[in-house]
Amino acid sequence: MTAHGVRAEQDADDLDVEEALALVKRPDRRPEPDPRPAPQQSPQPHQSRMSPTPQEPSRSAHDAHRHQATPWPEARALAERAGRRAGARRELVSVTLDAALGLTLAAPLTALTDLPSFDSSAMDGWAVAGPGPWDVRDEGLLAGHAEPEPLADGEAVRIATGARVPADTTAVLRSEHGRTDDKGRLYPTHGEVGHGQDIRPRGQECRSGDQLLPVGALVTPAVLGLAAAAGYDTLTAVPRPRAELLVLGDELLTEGLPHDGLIRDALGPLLPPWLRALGAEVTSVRRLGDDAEVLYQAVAGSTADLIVTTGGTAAGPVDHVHPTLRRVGAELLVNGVKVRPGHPMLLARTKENQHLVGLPGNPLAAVSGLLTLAEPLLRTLAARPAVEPYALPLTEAVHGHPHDTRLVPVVLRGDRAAPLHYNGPAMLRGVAAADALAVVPPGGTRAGQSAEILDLPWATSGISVCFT
Ligand SMILES: Nc1nc2c(c(=O)[nH]1)N[C@H]1C(S)=C(S)[C@@H](COP(=O)(O)OP(=O)(O)OC[C@H]3O[C@@H](n4cnc5c(N)ncnc54)[C@H](O)[C@@H]3O)O[C@H]1N2
Ligand code: MOO
Repeated sequence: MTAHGVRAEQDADDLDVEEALALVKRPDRRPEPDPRPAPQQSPQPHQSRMSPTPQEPSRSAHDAHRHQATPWPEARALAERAGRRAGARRELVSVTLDAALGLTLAAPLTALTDLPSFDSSAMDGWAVAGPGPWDVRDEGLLAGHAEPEPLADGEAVRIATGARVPADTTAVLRSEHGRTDDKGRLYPTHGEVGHGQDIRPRGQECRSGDQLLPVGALVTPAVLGLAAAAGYDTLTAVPRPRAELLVLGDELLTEGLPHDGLIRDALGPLLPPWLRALGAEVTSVRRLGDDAEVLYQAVAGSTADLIVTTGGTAAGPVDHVHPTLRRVGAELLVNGVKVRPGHPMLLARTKENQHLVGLPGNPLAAVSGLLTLAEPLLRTLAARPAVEPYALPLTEAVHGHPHDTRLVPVVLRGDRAAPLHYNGPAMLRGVAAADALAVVPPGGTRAGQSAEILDLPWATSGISVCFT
């Protein structure tokens, strides 16, 4: 928890630009953004083993924090690198098909059989041998039955799609392309049938041993179908990183209306499904209040691959995340990011193969931290491929922060992105209506100018297919 009033004289650049901009309904009335290119910021040394001695928050601590803050693109790269490093040491798992959706293949998908595994009919009709007319057998052939008797030349048998064709079949005649007379003789009605027509030959799609998909392929519903068809019951995959969510703050209610200075916890409902959409298995969600000892016990005792905390990242009297990291001897990889909202976000290595992402308590700031630090970390831990970056022109100008990148909720309209209002750090109204976040560099983006777009996981495909 933090006291905003204290901030007034601290740093003019840090004044609530976000809060103010979020409420501006008509950005075109404001002065044009500075069109100068973003200043290139040289990388700072970010990694530091934290001192086990807690330090009192102070003005100079705040200044030092600003100084250490990592540029936004670099913060993402650091999180990606941390995930790749830890990911290389993770144990692979063998999972049943029904548990494999959304995982990444850790072994190539190699066909365990020919596909199709026998010559089969592609149509309902008759299997025929030689040129017509044909004598039709009494018994027909259905899918799923054992190998039928071979056909003699001039013989036909009724056959269903998917049934094995008898040996010596030369073609399948579709039911709409033939007719039988009253003596049971079959005649083609659309000319002679070509040799091999409407027979699916064994091995047409693949031979046993063919590689169907490489290591690293994402297990989609189609991959599950292919794996089953190719004879698999289990897949060797990279397991989902296990994430534990620790929600901090004594002021949080889990039901009912806000009252007496208490507010509803917005991040408890928001983060677990979003973490799942980013590839994590959420093993627990715990509300810990503002108790330093409880937080220490939770962090020190966690066996998750990723601990996500919300709130308590700043330097207020009950902001316990930094002191806790010092106490567990964590290595701070990112200590603040030059991004608005969300600049107090942090990434630490708490154990050899465990990381902690500290999300700021302001809800949109937490979303910013999720996409800046948790997304690249989880993606690389899960060995998922990065999405190709893309940019779209903005329908209107977006003011930039003087030094930091801004992440602004947008809706996608054709080939343009329209910035949404209500994008202040404490607001979710903008992002709840958004398809994506636009990356606005320091100095801002003019109307018509392109900005990098970060899609929200459900924007293109719907929440039901983000593997939640
Ligand atoms: N002296 C300074 N104070 C603050 C600074 C700063 O630079 N110097 N930065 C501000 C910014 S920006 C942010 S963001 C916050 C980050 O603070 P914390 O991570 O310590 O978060 P809290 O203080 O615990 O909470 C901030 C705000 O968010 C509300 N909150 C917290 N958790 C939830 C939740 N689960 N659901 C909904 N809302 C939540 C909380 O009540 C506060 O209003 O620090 C600023 N201060
Ligand atoms: O401006 Mo804070 O980082 O609320 O996000």
